[in-house]
Amino acid sequence: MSTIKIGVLTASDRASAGVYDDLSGPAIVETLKRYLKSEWQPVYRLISDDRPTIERELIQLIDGEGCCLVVTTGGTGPAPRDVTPEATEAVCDKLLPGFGELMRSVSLRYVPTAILSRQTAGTRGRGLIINLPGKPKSIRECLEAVFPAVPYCIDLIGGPYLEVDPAVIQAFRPRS
Ligand SMILES: Nc1ncnc2c1ncn2[C@@H]1O[C@H](COP(=O)(O)OP(=O)(O)OP(=O)(O)O)[C@@H](O)[C@H]1O
Ligand SMILES: Nc1nc2c(c(=O)[nH]1)N[C@H]1C(S)=C(S)[C@@H](COP(=O)(O)O)O[C@H]1N2
Repeated sequence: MSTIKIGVLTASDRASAGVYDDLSGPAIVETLKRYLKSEWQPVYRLISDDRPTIERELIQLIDGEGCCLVVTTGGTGPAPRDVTPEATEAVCDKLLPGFGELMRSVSLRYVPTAILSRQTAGTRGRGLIINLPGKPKSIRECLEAVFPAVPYCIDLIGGPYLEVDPAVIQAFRPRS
């Protein structure tokens, strides 16, 4: 069986220029390592907040690398250079607005500025794309909320069976 691949894409002008280290991409990898019992391999990309580049990388991660899941971080806010949701929507066949709704709602427990994130999710073929905000601490806050629905979503789109560690996070599969 082929290895399960998960894309981790950081969109940040400053992190990609080396002004600061990207802490959010590695935080996604670490969080997923804790959640998943299935063998998997991260495919990491660090790019600037440039819409054509984000779209190209999302397409490459799913169509080229065969990632069943791509988690992005950064570029979800209202600033002029924040375009990750637009790039996500442009490459997806179907949008899943419930992901953004839930993450914003849960994030409000942590910061009143949670409503500034336009983060969304959607599917492209057999891949699921989920946007997270740029702040390193938001990674865990957001993934914890939506991850229980992720394995079943990937089942439904014909991706690999993701097994989670039930001591860390519960996956909900209504039909199993
Ligand atoms: N990938 C990241 N790694 C580490 N820290 C980050 C990252 N993204 C954001 N931050 C931190 O959160 C703060 C606010 O995030 P902001 O949304 O302005 O970042 P950004 O959009 O990635 O930055 P840029 O404007 O350079 O693209 C940043 O000043 C930085 O301290
Ligand atoms: N869980 C969580 N969500 C959060 C935050 C956070 O710290 N934790 N920061 C908010 C802030 S301050 C902004 S501006 C938006 C967008 O961030 P981004 O442009 O880095 O994606 O996410 C929001 N969502």
